[in-house]
Amino acid sequence: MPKIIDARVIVTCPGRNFVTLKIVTEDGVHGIGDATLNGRELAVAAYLQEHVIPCLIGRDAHKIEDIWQFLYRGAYWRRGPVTMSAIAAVDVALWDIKAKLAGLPLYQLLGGASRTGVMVYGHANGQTVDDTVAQAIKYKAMGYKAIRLQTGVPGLNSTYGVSKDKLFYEPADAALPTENIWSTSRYLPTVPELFATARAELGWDVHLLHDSHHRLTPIEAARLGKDLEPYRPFWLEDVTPAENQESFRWIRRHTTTPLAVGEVFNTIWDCKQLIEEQLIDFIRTTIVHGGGITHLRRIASLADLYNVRTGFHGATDLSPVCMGAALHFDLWVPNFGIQEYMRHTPETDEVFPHAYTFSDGELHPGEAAGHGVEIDEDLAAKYPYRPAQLPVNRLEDGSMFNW
Ligand SMILES: O=C(O)[C@@H](O)[C@@H](O)[C@H](O)[C@H](O)CO
Ligand SMILES: [Mg+2]
Repeated sequence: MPKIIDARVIVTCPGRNFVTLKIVTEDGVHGIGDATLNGRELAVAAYLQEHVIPCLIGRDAHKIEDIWQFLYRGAYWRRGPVTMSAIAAVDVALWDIKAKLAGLPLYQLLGGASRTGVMVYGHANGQTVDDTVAQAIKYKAMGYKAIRLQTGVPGLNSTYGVSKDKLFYEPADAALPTENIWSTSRYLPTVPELFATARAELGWDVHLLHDSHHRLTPIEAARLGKDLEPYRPFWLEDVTPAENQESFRWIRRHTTTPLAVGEVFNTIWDCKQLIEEQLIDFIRTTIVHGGGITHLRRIASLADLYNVRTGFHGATDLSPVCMGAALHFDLWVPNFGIQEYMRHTPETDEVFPHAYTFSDGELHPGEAAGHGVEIDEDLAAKYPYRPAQLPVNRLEDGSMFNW
């Protein structure tokens, strides 16, 4: 049996912070898992270092399910992003080891390829509608079949998803939270104008997406969904905070615009009602924050019963290790929808060499044994952790709001 003899947490900051767990077996095979939780990285690193790694030493690395159940049930304080990101890192590292020992790319162990490639969406953003659409034209020229559109809001200094850097987007921009101002009434009219212009310039042979980033009430979301129907969005994401899953009934009653939710979820319990009542069309919970491959398979299987497809989160603050594992999952999962793909910076890609490749609007995980992503520990050590937190939002009257 491949006995676990060592495990260590690697924190590195090649432009942004990443937390990686490396597990080593006695026959020298290792596996790695992403444990990055943007703005709370050290909480997960400590959880792994202090409470998980001591429990792993001496265990059989092949016993992925048993270890998952041990870490989930054994925590007593179940669920939550820190616990589930730590469990995810162990889970992905063990799947990596199992696939390496079998000499197979991870997707083969999950059930083989269900498609030839993984359709991804890129991120066009700009200060104005015209700037954003000009970026979208560039993404279409790069071969993207799906493009997310995020534009500045007149009268607001900042908004979600709009950055000076057009290819890389990093919202955790300061050691303490930057305080931004938000106004839904200023924001709401901009999105239909953005989609009308985009459809006029880009045509209908490209999927268009938008992320409202938890900022609307259900009835505001219903109105935006209706306003966008003529432009046939692929999805409207995170329209309203989803702790109250039944609030999506109000949105569903008013609009046929497809809804995507779940990047802040971390177990099946966060989305069970949304899926079973078919209140959403895409589930975004991803490998690093959703308990790893073992738990995501359960979420995807439940979703498949209710016509809900996967649409994994894939922002820059999820490491290439998460992207690699997600792509193997995406290649296999029968109810695949789409994969978010915010490119990482060149220094990040150097720290995390990987087998996945982009062509013609799709990513492919590659045929390397395991999930195909490694970490260069010597290079990682050159980028020490740098405190960084996500912004907060206040309304124009000063009251706290959702970022
Ligand atoms: O859809 C998305 O990618 C966003 O919601 C993310 O950029 C999100 O804001 C970040 O991952 C938060 O760290
Ligand atoms: Mg989002």
